[in-house]
Amino acid sequence: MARLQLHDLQLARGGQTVLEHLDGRFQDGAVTALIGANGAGKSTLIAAIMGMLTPVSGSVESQVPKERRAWLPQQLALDLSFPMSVEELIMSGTWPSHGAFKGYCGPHYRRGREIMARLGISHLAHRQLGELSGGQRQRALIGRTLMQEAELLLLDEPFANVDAETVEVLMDVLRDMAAKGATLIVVLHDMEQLSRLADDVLMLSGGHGRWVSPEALLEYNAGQPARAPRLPFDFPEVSHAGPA
Ligand SMILES: Nc1ncnc2c1ncn2[C@@H]1O[C@H](COP(=O)(O)OP(=O)(O)OP(=O)(O)O)[C@@H](O)[C@H]1O
Repeated sequence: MARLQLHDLQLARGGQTVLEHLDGRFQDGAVTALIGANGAGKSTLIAAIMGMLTPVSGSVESQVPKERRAWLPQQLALDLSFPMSVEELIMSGTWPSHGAFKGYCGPHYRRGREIMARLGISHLAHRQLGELSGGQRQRALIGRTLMQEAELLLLDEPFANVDAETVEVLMDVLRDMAAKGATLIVVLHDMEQLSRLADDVLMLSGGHGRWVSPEALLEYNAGQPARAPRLPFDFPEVSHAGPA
């Protein structure tokens, strides 16, 4: 059984219904791309999955404990001006399960160093977050979720405003997290990135959701600019990601 499922979910913002009759299961150990036009409801669905927005009706059923859920908002939504170094940010990934005031032990520091090495940011360990480039920040933020040992990771346009080399590093890390069993949901607009990352696609449009195959979507968009995909809502729905 999938650890994350949606049951006839209805979500509203400011008293207006944004999404309704949303069903489906997110496969464990897979990356689901969440796609849709501006205002389609992607952030609204993420907020509901993270437990920050109460459904009008229906439910989000999650077997993932709160301390293993992580959410990475769009970079522009983040205020990283507070005084904290890259290493401190990464170590704070232990807080949800270990507590914020218990300090860290040797294995924590070792793991933190391994994660920074994996992400190519060891040399930035003592740099303040406010002094990082977009790509460096994103590496550090993903590093925090690795430290947290996130089993459910939601990312809102993780490759926006990051350099090409960082995209490669992050793709690799995210695919590896999925291979180890984590459930990943990634808001994406770029079909080239989707083709490399996504196992499933949940497309939001007109207040509804539809599970479609990445292959069908990519085939339909062959020859289109990667960042301006056409998202027809009459694609045949795939069954494996449909309601359990
Ligand atoms: N706090 C709010 N109060 C009222 N309406 C809201 C609020 N937040 C979002 N909305 C509305 O809900 C709808 C869905 O917004 P949401 O942010 O989920 O879309 P999105 O798909 O994430 O868009 P984008 O791609 O632009 O980030 C939009 O019509 C938006 O204007």
